[in-house]
Amino acid sequence: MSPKALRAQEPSATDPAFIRNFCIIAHIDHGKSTLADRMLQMTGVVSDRDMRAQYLDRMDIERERGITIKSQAVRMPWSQGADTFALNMIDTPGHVDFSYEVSRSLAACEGAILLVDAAQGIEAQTLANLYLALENDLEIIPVLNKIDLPAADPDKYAAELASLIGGDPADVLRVSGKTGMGVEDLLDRVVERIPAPKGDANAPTRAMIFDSVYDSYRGVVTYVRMIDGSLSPRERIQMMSTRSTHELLEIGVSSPEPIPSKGLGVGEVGYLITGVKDVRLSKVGDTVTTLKSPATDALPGYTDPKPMVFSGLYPIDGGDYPDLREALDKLKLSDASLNYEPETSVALGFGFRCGFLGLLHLEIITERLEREFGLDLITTAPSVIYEVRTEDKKTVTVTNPSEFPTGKIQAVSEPVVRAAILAPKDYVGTIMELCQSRRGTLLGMEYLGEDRVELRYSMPLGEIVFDFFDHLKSRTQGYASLDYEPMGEQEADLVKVDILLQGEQVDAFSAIVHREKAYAYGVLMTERLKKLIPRQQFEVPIQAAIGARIIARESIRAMRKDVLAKCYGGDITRKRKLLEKQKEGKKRMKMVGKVEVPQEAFIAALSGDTEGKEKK
Ligand SMILES: Nc1nc2c(ncn2[C@@H]2O[C@H](COP(=O)(O)OP(=O)(O)OP(=O)(O)O)[C@@H](O)[C@H]2O)c(=O)[nH]1
Repeated sequence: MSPKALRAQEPSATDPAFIRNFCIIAHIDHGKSTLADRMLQMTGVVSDRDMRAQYLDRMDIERERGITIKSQAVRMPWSQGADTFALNMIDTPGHVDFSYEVSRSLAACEGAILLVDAAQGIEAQTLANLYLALENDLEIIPVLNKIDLPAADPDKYAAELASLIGGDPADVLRVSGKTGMGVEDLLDRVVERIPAPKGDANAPTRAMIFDSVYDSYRGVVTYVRMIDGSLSPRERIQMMSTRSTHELLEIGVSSPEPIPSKGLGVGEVGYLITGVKDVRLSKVGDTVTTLKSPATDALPGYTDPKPMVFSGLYPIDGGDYPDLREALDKLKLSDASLNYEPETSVALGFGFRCGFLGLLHLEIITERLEREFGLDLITTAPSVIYEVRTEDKKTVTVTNPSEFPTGKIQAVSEPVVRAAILAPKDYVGTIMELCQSRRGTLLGMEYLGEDRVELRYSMPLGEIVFDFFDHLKSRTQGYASLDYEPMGEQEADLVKVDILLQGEQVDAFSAIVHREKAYAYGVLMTERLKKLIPRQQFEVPIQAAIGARIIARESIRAMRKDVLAKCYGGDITRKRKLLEKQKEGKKRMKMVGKVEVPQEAFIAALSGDTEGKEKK
């Protein structure tokens, strides 16, 4: 433990002059969580014995995948001379899907550590997060991490960082979250550079909710940043947007385990427990005030995160449907950004249409459902939100291809994003080719330093959600990084392609695609299904169609012999075994009209890649 930390004690009352609120912003994997771990250790809030990697990442999935999903706040004491400061660090996720969590955390801080891997340099999310921090008027401390790596090139990247934010490359701190080198200097710099919070201690209380987490023992734990006034235990509080009132059962600070306190004053970051069981009653972005002297104006809130990607979730075993509903209800308690409503599919039975912030969010939710709730699921191809205007002047919002109107269509609009891709300059050609094949329009291109290029594209979100990131990574040997933000809608020539088995539409395979790609999608799906569906007693045509027009066709030839034909003679046990085996197989069959389709065929057909290359 550092000698400085030994001197450190809990700050007495909480004079805002001795508080520093900051966050660490970085591209994914640049070492934010590791640096946070070192800070916890060096300030003595976590003893060496209790230390475990990525202390703040509490979810199993977070730890296994090494990513941070939910932001966490932690208070650390740090001494300078005779003064002890309370440093409130708010950990933020680095992935694009969770950028709304980043903006929430930023609004609770006065400064940010901009952390860049000294062997990688600036990446797409470094820029995206830096812009968010600058929009919030935060003081930026530029830092290069992982300087212990042999491949680190701190001189080069210090110059890159300094030219990005202005300033002297010599001012860029160099640290290693792994060895702890430079971390004490960094904590000193946080105290020196980041402004103390400002607020009015005598004004009516206003605290901003920046996170709300469901805890199965304590109910909802709400994280707040105090702006004006104060809060104390047993006080009655009011949530300004819903006007709902609650009693404060406990308030305190996380250090990083919860420590109850007698009060929270101006500039402090802490938690509240009121006994409510639903995070929706403690809405992120809402303002907390007291009933005794309520504030009149709420603090500016955050915009609610909107789901961008939709997918159907179906239990493989239809009997698990009630369990799936219960599991989603439980997840919703801790993840207000998850949306779902029941839907049925001819092919897949009963399930839910779910809205997610992005593909990673989708993956995490399905993985949690499978792991924490033991469910086996099929997810349908992800879709975005389309607005379809019909000739009779109606507008239909479509999140599922099956909702696509059948009559005459006047126009279809789709969401568009501004995508920023950063990569070494040698890959520019292959990236441009990929973006063009995904209907991207180049908005601009800029060199950052000698060999890194930032390409900016406007691109339909629907083209990104499929497998764009996988392709980008494989074309650039993993060197490219991607960030995107919504930039509105555009009209496009989009059509719904249906897949029919013996004339019956299989809803799970319908897709909304650009007219130019409709034929390729039709051919791909019909060929794939031909391989996956076993022969039946009769010939089965597989067709792809736009409305009534067939655009691709394959057929599965009829089975010639029956299964028992080879069991001629009297061996009854063999015959029975064969029939039983067949019966067993039938259980996992779904009927589409008269055609028996094995469950696995649906899963395999849905998990393939749109460009014809199967996923590993
Ligand atoms: N050599 C070296 N490796 C480091 C250092 N800091 C982090 N790493 C490694 O880099 C990887 C990513 O580190 P994390 O701390 O999980 O990265 P992160 O930025 O928190 O990632 P997200 O939470 O997903 O945004 C891990 O394998 C760490 O062990 C460092 O200073 N030196």
